[in-house]
Amino acid sequence: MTLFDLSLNEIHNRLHAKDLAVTDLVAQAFKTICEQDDKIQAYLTLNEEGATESAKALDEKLVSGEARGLLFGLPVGVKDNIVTEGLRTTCGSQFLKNYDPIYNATVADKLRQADAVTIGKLNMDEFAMGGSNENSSFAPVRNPWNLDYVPGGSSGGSAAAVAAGEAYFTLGSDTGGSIRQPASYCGVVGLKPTYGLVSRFGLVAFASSLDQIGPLTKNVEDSAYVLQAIAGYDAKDSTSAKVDIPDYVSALSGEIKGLKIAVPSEYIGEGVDAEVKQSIMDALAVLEGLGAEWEEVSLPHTEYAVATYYLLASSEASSNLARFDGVRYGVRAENPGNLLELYHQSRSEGFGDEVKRRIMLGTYALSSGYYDAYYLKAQKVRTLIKRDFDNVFEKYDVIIGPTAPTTAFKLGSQLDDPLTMYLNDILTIPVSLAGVPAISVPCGFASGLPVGMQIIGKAFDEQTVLRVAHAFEQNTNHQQRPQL
Ligand SMILES: NC(=O)C[C@H](N)C(=O)O
Repeated sequence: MTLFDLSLNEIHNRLHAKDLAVTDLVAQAFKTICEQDDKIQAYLTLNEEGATESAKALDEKLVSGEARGLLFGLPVGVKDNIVTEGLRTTCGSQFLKNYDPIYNATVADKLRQADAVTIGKLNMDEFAMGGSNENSSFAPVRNPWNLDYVPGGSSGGSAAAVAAGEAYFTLGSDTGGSIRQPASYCGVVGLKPTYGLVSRFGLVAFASSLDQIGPLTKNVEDSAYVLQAIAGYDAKDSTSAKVDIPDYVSALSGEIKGLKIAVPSEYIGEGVDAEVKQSIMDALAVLEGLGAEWEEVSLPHTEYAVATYYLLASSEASSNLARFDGVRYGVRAENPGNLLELYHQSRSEGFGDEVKRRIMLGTYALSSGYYDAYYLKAQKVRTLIKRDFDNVFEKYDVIIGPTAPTTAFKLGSQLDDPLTMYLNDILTIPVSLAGVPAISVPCGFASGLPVGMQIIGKAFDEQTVLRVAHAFEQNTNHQQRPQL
């Protein structure tokens, strides 16, 4: 039992009663990191000095009785593609191994305004490209449930840190499943908000029409609190939505009577592990017991989602990553003969294999002669996939299925097979293409590894998604922590 096993309200009550100090919480985080992180490798950079200073300032605030932010005193780890002023931000890439940003991402500012304490930056697949964290150019993250297994990716460090008690909560980013899939593999809660709900100003862009920032937490209530703190319009992000932000925490009523759930046959059919499917069926029975109704439906274009995603996301990546040329950011090649050689050598040395693979795929899909056949076609298929969701949401409140077809796999087992790796995201990618919100909540174990249930909602209806996830969590006991 550590301080991080307490709920947010328990922590706040104890802080208020002066029974606990923010410095204790921060010390707890660094103690656990120091004891365990050489095994897990979730952190790339620690902010021990800065966090201790912030903790002291917050403790003074506690004494003076000043107003406290929503996430007061909570130690947070931030995925390393979210820029943090003066705190190294590498994107898991050698290219940015010496990049110290001169500004904060909007979410980093929002965390500070909410009085959370940033304790460090979290390991990830290079530029968020990967589903196992083995594409980090620093070190692979390991799954706290079994160190021989991957934690998922690309926010593997963010998920593993929460599971291992190395942060109270973390932020990740999700382009095609990067919050939900690692949350599922590590047995924590991961929320991908609706596209446009959370500002992406200061998130290093991978695929701009898909990227979203969201929380990874131990439970659904914390997820609602963090979303409350980070959601909202931001003039600095042109894709930021001007919508009213509801009260996510008070949406957690426990009441789901009459809720209409759709279960896509494609999400429980061929390719889905039998034990994973069984966990989802058991979870549906729990929801039914709470008064919800479920029916099988079809999302007929699911089979095209992975191909569509890899054309669109890679095309966007090839354009977004053009800025890494050895001149403006990061590492510069030594002794190039001329400017072209400088670009060529810096990019050859700076990027890892997966990033290069995507840049080549994207550049090819955008090149003249192939643009219509690949990029434009993929855009059209994306619309069809989105329409699948629109149709189902005319009749149903949420869509439920597994987050991933299997539990975590062994380190190294899929490294030589990018296509198999890509297919791990087959159930999260369609949701990203449709731009709608989804959460992964722990719903059981298969061969000793956590299984995640994905609850998908209508655009900007995070309240319902959180309400269903919370009702499920309150009536089950899957929220467990690994023994390390
Ligand atoms: N970035 C993501 O959301 C994960 C996905 N596996 C990808 O490699 O693109």
